[in-house]
Amino acid sequence: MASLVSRRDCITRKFSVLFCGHHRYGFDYRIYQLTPVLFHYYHSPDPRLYISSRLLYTRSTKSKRHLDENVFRNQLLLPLQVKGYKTKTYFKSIKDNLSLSQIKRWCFHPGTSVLSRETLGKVTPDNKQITSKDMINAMLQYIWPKDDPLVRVRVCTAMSLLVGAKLLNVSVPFLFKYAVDDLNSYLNLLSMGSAPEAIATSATAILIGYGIARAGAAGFNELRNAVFARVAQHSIRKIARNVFVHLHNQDLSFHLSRQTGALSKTIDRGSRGINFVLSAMVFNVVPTVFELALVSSLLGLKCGLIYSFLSLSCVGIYAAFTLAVTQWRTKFRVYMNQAENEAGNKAIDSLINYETVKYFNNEKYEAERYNSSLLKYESASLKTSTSLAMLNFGQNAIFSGAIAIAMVCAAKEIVNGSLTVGDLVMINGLLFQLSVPLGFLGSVYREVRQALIDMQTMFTLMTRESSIKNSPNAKPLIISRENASIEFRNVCFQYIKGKPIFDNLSFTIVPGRKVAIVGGSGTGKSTLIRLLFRFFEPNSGSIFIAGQNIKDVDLESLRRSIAIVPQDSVLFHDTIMYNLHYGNMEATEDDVIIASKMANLHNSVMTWPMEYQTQVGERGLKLSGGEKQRVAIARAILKASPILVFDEATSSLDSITEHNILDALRTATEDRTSICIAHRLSTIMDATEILVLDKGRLAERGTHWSLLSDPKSLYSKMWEIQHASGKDINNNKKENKKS
Ligand SMILES: N[C@@H](CCC(=O)N[C@@H](CS)C(=O)NCC(=O)O)C(=O)O
Repeated sequence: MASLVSRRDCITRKFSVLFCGHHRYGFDYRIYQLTPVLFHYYHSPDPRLYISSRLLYTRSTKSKRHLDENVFRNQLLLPLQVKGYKTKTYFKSIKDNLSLSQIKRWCFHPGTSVLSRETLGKVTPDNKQITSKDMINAMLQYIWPKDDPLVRVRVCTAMSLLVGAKLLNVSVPFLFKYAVDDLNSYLNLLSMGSAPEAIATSATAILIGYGIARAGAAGFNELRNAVFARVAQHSIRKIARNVFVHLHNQDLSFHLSRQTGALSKTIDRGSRGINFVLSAMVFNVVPTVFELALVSSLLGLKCGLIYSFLSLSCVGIYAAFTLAVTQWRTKFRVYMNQAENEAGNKAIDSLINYETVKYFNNEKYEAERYNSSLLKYESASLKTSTSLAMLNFGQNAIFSGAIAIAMVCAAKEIVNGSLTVGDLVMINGLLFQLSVPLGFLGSVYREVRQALIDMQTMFTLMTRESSIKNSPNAKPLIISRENASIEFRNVCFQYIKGKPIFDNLSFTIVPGRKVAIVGGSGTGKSTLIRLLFRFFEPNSGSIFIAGQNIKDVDLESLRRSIAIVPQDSVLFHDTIMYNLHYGNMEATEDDVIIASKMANLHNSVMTWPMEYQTQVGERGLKLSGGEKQRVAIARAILKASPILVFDEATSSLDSITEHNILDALRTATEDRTSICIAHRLSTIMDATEILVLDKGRLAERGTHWSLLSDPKSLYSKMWEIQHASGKDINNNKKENKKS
């Protein structure tokens, strides 16, 4: 699901947003002109949150009840499901041709947050959609794992404890009934003159039993929580781990089109959603349904069918009322959260811009702006509280009404002699107890719905198949330094249709040779490496390593056979030792230090406060570009793969360091097949062969001197330019990276 709208688009173009969905009177559309700010968030798997808050920046330009097809002509729709509402949201930009039926179909294609133009074309009813059933099945696999009997035993124990707790809970009003009946008959007998002491003793014993049953029910409940917590946490860990592994197995294009933060939010929210749904089911919904079944059957058996009917219909009306009111009032909570975010953002923005505010004497204006958000928050918060009060009162009134009716019926039957006072107390107790867990039905409903949406996003992500994966009969790459040849055979490749990067590119690198690849920006030097690592697949043609087509070999073994010093070395937020060790986790610390010395890094590290235990900061921020590059070189040395790739490995180094490192590289590349992508031609003069790329093809090849001997060659021109200006051919590094 690669996104078509680039980040640049996001900040330079205006988009329209189309809201559509079922409304009470049919299908409704609203079109808003959206400021590009929204699109900063657009890669988020759960953009609904942002829409709601960012819509504050939108301006409604049109509101139509009937869809005017022309409005959508040449538009790209990016469908989004609106959180907490029946409606779904669709973004569009000006590109595709859409028919009304297509739009309608996408409108009802839930679960996908962002669709590219390509995928939009493929959205058909056959597309795999994650339904609630799929999610429940997936969850069941985790809480009832076939290969883990211990987890299954825990689930059974938790269920038995649940049943035990509910039986004890229901026995409490029964015991109370017997105690009341005993005491009643004791008083009756006493009023007649003689009351046997045994009755009073029995009532006392029953009341002690009452206390024990209450405590027992609570104890069983807590025990069930403790037993089940392990199952829930175990499942959450396994799911989060699986999603993480799945994300790592996705192809590069997926990761390039996604915000990493949004992905981690997906895991976080999805696994928290699972926790919530599991807890709600095990601790609230299932026990309450079980209790309802128990209470209504017991009431029917003991007191008459009217009481089971009353309890069932009371809970039915209660549930319907709660769900309807909760659905209605959820929007106030959404507004409240939006206003809170908005107020928070404004406050932060204003305080960050403290100096600017003072320069322009805009304190009052800032206070007003902040106050306007606070006012919105105040109003939404009031609505939330008043609607909560209404919900609570309504729920209470329904149960109180049902209890009162039940007791009036019981009173009549007491008068008739068919029920006892104890029965009345029991009916009251049973119904009252039932109302306690139902007191959170609305919140549980709202949270479960949200959790299901979060889980859907996560499980949808789980169904995405990587376009790069092992072929069914993939074999490990058989490679040694002696046979580590590389061959590109008629390779054609393009990222965007009509913009070829390679057009029938063919070349062979003999084992043990150091080959340099040069060319202007956009000639695909870095793409070549991506193809070699199989991050992308050629559109046609093949790549062979050690005579084996990389498409047919195991990906892991392929990537293990190549060590790379990338253009941008990103480090982990850990110590320098950890970062160096990352090149080969099996290497010893001594090996790491040797590699660090070879990469000319050791002396710098020894001057740092904690030497090899010094933290490098987030993404290696505390290190200079040159130091990061040396870390990458040391890692590559440590990996000791038969093939070495240097993607402008010395680009961030000053000339003295570069000189030192070139020596190290020479040692590292000795007898190894190595590819050096270079923009400073002086660094690759010693290469056994230099390949010059131009217009997607291999334009020239030869040694430094043979290429220079032809003054008309591209290489000669590049050399001249560099040496005339003293600069690199690709002095615009940024441009180069884009290639
Ligand atoms: N009785 C109501 C409210 C239950 C309640 O108090 N929920 C807690 C959360 S567990 C709350 O803070 N609710 C605030 C709200 O719903 O606005 C229901 O069934 O939802």
